Amino acid sequence: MSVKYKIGESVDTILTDIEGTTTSISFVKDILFPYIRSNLESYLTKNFDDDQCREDLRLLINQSRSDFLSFGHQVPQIKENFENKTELIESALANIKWQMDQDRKAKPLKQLQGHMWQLAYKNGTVKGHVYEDVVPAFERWISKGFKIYIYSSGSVEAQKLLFSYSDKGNLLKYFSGHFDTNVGLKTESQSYLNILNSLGKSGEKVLFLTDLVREAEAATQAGINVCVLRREDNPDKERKQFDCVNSFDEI
Ligand SMILES: CSCCC(=O)C(=O)COP(=O)(O)O
Ligand SMILES: [Mg+2]
Repeated sequence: MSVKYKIGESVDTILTDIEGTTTSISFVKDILFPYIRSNLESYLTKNFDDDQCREDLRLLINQSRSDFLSFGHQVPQIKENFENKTELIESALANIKWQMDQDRKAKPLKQLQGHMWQLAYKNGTVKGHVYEDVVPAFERWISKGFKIYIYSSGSVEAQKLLFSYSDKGNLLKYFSGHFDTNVGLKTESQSYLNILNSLGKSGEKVLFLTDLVREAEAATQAGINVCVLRREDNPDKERKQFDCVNSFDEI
């Protein structure tokens, strides 16, 4: 195994993205997201009266209102009348599909997706994809005393499901913690400052692994070390000034 990226001596913490980094983009695009589209209507219809589903719908309604103010009439509005189940669900379907078409990373969408995937993982319909080089790297980094954290746009609940029910077994034991868009979007440097604050660390202690240059730029602005993954199906070919590797084997 050739090690190409040498982790700086001050680093004691690895912060890793999921989609395009530990996990193939195609797993998310071709398995996880289609599962939501195929099962959305039946899920909302079946769980409409449950507290969790109601809460998810309320968050989506609020989001659709604020999206309307930002993006105007292109945003399908959700009809907020819980007495009219059919109309509410139909309008929610249109809104959720619109958000997914844009690959929105908004919290209400991510929360609903997390709740739906829970069923799919638990009944064995879906197993989280994790690249072959990931677990050996986790073992290597832990044996050197590093702590490993996840930062993904997928909700913390969805992250835990993916790694608990992964094709490499239950990997949750490797993580010291999880961050999602509750700390902010991954393309904003403030989100990384919020993570540093929550870890009680300065940026030079942390190495962020991601596939996306816009995330790498935001983390760099927060003073965090960055290494960009060049997995085979990653679309972000313009990697600019960043250190790059093809897999975790090189770190
Ligand atoms: C927790 S995996 C679900 C994937 C997902 O919803 C997503 O938005 C992936 O984004 P990432 O930040 O991991 O690239
Ligand atoms: Mg990613």
